[in-house]
Amino acid sequence: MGKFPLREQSIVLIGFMGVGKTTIGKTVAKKLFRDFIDIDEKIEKRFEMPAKDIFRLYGEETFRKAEKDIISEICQQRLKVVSLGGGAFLQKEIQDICLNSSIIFYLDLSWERWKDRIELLMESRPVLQGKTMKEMKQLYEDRRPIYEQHHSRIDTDYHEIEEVADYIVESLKLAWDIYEPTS
Ligand SMILES: Nc1ncnc2c1ncn2[C@@H]1O[C@H](COP(=O)(O)OP(=O)(O)O)[C@@H](O)[C@H]1O
Ligand SMILES: O=C(O)C1=C[C@@H](OP(=O)(O)O)[C@@H](O)[C@H](O)C1
Ligand SMILES: [Mg+2]
Repeated sequence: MGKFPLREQSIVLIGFMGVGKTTIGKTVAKKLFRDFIDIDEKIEKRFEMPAKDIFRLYGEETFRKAEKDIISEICQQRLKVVSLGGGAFLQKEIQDICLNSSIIFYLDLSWERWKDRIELLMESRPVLQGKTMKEMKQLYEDRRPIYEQHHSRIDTDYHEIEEVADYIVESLKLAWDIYEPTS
């Protein structure tokens, strides 16, 4: 896959479920006047049902296969802002595709702050359903290493959506000016 110039490379947001990838991605896209793509939304459209029904009716493996196919397709495009699902980076192939084509921001959130969001997530996140708090903490810990492959990590604790989005846009502009000055 040939790389686009830095200014044209898509922005990919990764991180544990509920950290704000979808919400912040949408805001970043608006600020950069780019198209926003949420991979979960694409998968749900393809199956015409929410993720939890895809998991229930077809199983996680089918969901993961669709996730890989869609990400492979999207990562060939430039000038997008893309939010992945929190489990996408479990697949090494997805990590490689994204790292080789796009600028990856890892949105991090401490376990203490993440706990405050559980209520918002329980209903729609199939991998959390039926889990005890201890099991969710284990999942949070187990998943942390998969996000280590990134270009920039952002600690989102105590930062509002707008603030995180502004930080991403500002750091991108700095990187563009350093590595690809226009004059
Ligand atoms: N920085 C933040 N501060 C407070 N609430 C947030 C923040 N980021 C996201 N949220 C809220 O957390 C929930 C999950 O956000 P979402 O964007 O769906 O996360 P993800 O896509 O990473 O799973 C939403 O209700 C969203 O409004
Ligand atoms: O972490 C995961 O395994 C998942 C995270 C979800 O996306 P968000 O990270 O946007 O919640 C969604 O892809 C699916 O429910 C599985
Ligand atoms: Mg999301």
